[in-house]
Amino acid sequence: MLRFPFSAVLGQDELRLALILNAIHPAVGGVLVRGEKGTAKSTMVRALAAVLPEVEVADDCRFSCDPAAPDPHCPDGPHAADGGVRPARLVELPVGASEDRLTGALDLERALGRGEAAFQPGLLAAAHRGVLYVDEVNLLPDHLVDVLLDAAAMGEAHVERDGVSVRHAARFLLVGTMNPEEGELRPQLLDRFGLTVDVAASREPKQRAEVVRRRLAFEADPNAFCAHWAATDDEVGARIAAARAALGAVVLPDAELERIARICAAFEVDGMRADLVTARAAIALAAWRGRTEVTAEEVRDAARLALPHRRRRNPFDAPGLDEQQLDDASADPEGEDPDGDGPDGGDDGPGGGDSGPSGNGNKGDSGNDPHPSHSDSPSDGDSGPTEAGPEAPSAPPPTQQQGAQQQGKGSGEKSARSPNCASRA
Ligand SMILES: Nc1ncnc2c1ncn2[C@@H]1O[C@H](COP(=O)(O)OP(=O)(O)OP(=O)(O)O)[C@@H](O)[C@H]1O
Repeated sequence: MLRFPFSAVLGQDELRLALILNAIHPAVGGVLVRGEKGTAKSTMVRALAAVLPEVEVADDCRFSCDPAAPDPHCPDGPHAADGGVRPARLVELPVGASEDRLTGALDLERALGRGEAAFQPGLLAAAHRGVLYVDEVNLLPDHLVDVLLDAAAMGEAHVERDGVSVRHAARFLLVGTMNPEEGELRPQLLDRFGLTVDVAASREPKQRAEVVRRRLAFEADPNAFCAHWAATDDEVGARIAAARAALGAVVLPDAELERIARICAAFEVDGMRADLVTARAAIALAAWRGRTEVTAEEVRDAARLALPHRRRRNPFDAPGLDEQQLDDASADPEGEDPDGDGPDGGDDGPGGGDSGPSGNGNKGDSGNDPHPSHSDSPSDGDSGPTEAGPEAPSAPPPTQQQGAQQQGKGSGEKSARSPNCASRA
């Protein structure tokens, strides 16, 4: 089945960026996408898995262990040190799924046939190192949402029942979509999604027409359409892989950490999750932009995604964050050194100064940036991805008519990688 390419979704830049940040740094904690119907929520999520870098997996491991770092608790282990490569998976959790389906359960066939207490992996295992997508997450029974969010937070699943005791790695990019008109998520569950994005269809006629043009072109000749966007999608995938590799070297200076704290305090968030998520998202964003150090720009952009569902709000408040309040909260405090050296100037005391790596481990080397900055150029409104993806291909995507014309040479043809043209993993 051919999939609409990730980069061909027009606009929706916040959603694209939120997905990419999680793909780079799964500890950001997933994305909750809220919005009206028919706004490419599921199109974008389904397309995402195809741009993710492929994963190396141990042979015969039903739990997708990485042969380089196998899960020590893997029920299928121990594994040989080598294995094969496969695309990252997209696993969809249907609203009507049972808990057994989600977590896995006793393998009845083997239990009855051979008297063995074997474990049949569930969707959490299938999603390990891929994407777990829950459409209409607000309609999922609360106990399933709890299990899901626990596994997402811990990066592993724990099943104790029917005489089976199993623990296995379950690190996945969790994406939930919902239409708030059909019911809200409990606030405590809302808080456990790392980022939220509100999506809406453009009211701009030219943009709407372009959405239709692209969709019709895709339907007329999926092969040609996917081939046209393949290089752009490949570029996104390569940039995600580079950002993942660079992540450990990104420094979060104290001045920026304190900016995060000021912003979260100003928006009166509950607890500390907002600060943590903003910090992780800002680090991932710096890596995405090819920076080795988080700047105020990343903090602001990360806060815009991490705070909307955590701020104190009145029922009639508009979605998103108040930009003026964000400006005020993220401004450098008067009389303070914006570099964050602070009045103590302490670079070496515990918790003081900005010389120590904050939050992300290693100290970066800003003089030796292996990933030069990528353009953050704003969208021209109709060319698709902006900073959350490379520019759209220079030639326009095939229209329905062009697609039909290309059918002869394009049918059956696969792009170099043409991720979305591949069958579903
Ligand atoms: N910005 C866009 N760019 C490209 N296609 C779009 C865009 N917005 C909507 N579409 C098209 O609209 C159709 C509906 O999109 P999709 O099914 O992803 O919506 P959704 O938000 O998941 O809706 P629902 O909430 O009803 O499931 C798809 O054919 C999709 O290609």
